[in-house]
Amino acid sequence: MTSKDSGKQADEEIDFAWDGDSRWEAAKYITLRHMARRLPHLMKRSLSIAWRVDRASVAGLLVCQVVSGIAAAMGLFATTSTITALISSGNITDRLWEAWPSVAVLAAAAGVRATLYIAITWLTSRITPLLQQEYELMLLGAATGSELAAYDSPGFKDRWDNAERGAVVSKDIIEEGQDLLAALVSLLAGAVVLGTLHPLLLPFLVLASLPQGVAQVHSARVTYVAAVKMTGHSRMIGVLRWHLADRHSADQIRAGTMAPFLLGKYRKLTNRVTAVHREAVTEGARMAFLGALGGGLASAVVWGVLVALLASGHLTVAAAGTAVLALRTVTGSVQGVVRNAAMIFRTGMYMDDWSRFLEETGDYRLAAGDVIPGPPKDIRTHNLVYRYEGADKNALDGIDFTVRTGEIVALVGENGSGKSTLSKLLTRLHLPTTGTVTWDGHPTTALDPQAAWKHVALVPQDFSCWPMTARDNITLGQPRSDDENDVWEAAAAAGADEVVRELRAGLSTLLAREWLNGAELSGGQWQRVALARAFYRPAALLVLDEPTSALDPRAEHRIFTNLRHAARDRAVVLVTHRLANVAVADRIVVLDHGRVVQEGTFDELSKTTGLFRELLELQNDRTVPAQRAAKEKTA
Ligand SMILES: Nc1ncnc2c1ncn2[C@@H]1O[C@H](COP(=O)(O)OP(=O)(O)OP(=O)(O)O)[C@@H](O)[C@H]1O
Repeated sequence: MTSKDSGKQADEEIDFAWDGDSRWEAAKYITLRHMARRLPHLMKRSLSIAWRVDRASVAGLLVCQVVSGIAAAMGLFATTSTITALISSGNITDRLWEAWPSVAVLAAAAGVRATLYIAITWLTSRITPLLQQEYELMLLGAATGSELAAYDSPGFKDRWDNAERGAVVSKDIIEEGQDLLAALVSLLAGAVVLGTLHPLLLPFLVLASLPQGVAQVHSARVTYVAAVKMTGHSRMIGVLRWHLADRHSADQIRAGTMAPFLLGKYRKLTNRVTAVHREAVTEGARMAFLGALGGGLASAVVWGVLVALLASGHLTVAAAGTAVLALRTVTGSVQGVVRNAAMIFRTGMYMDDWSRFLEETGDYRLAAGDVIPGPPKDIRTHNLVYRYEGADKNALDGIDFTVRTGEIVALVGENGSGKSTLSKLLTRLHLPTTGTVTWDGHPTTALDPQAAWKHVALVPQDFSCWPMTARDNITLGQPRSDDENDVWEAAAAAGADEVVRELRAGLSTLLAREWLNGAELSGGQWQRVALARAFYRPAALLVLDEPTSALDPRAEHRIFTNLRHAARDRAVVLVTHRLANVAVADRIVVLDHGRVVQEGTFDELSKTTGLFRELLELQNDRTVPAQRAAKEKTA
């Protein structure tokens, strides 16, 4: 008998691996070939961003790298000529005279390189914060340019997390690219010297470095896959950490003695991440060992070749001396090339996530229609169906609904009946699964979303409390005018004026106690500010979702008295459970399981048998529980 049969289901495990999403499965198979194809594109993108944010530094860096490469090559040539001069036969004074120009070049090259190194470090440090900032801004811009539906998809959040990690490391690619360039130039210089000594030495040397290169790439891939695999866990850890430390949950955690339970959960999750991380680093170490072993054996072969060439008379003693020196330099360069290429491979994998997120907006780019709507006067739905991604039933199921300028329409229904979902479709925050939502005859799918939202004012159930001044909290999203009258008018309509007047600096008061020693408001006061923000917007469609849930009776009365005034030039959709308030509405639409089951005025519906009257009676019926309690007490 399964646990389901027995009526008791096992708790869902917090397992965020992208089941059904091919992306992380694909991550396991990221190959050198795949990255070799993607890297030029990523490098080009990085360079063009760097060029855009600070072209003087980029130009400076390129010049420094080229000059530094030339100095490296000259230095290497000078080294070999110095040694050749010193170990050749003849009078020591003559040899010294012969060697000194090379020594001078050697010293000058070293000096130039040291100076350039300082310049390169300076320029790189100047440019990387700008790059980091640009990568993050581009990412945030892409996230805000996604459909709201993205946030209902776990895959989107995972892609976002990976892209965010990519944005953090992406700036490294410039530095790694420079190091690779420097190593390549130095390798080139050494290769010319080695090639003149004997053509066999260089290919052997490159072969000798390959095992370590393969090991480093493999290890980078293993670490990347581990990080991707744990994306969901890491996010859950972040969420728990936030709850554990944030003021918002602090009272509940204490009064509910939740800390041991939450800390236990935290430990369990971090243990799992640590275990996967340890597995990855162990695999990385195993590969590093094999790489070093292979590299060591291959180096022995190279040195063996050198000895063989010497013994067989293919190399003179002087040439062998130079070869030893060049071999050491070139070995360092080849290893530098391999190491930096592996690092670029690693960074490229993360950056690829960032870049893909920008290209595809996490697969949820805003569907941009080309109709620029005016303030809508008639908003209606026809046979509207909406199903959330991954849900097994429709949240809205064949809705026909209309609201016009000058009207207040109330949406009423039990929890989960589809009220908030409908309000998101009316405001074009969601697009229909089937059926239509139209604004003055234009389907919302055809509207330019940004232009459409200019006509929308929305107070959602979970409105945001922005850590900004009271003024910014009201005007946010609108161009600021110097005339404060509009702000005060909106504040007065929402009852926020009396809240703001009591603040130490009025509209200029910072509402962010937690972080910035600003002022703090109560829940109801924040709700008034959120309402003021909606009233401030010159929007033709005003949607209020439970707008007075935290307000005292006086403040609530004020809102509903003002609502009729606000509806003069707006279409107002009001979602509320407080049925006494919906008397203000011209029409009431009652939803049940995503369908419209009743529609009419307050008077009509309260006199008709149906869901509305049932809910209204339940809301008004406070005597029954009170009488029962009294009876139980006397019994
Ligand atoms: N993001 C989401 N992803 C999946 N399903 C969702 C999501 N949001 C809501 N739903 C489902 O859609 C249905 C309608 O939800 P909606 O929030 O519109 O109800 P509501 O009438 O506003 O409820 P309430 O009175 O509790 O605010 C519910 O069954 C809910 O579980």
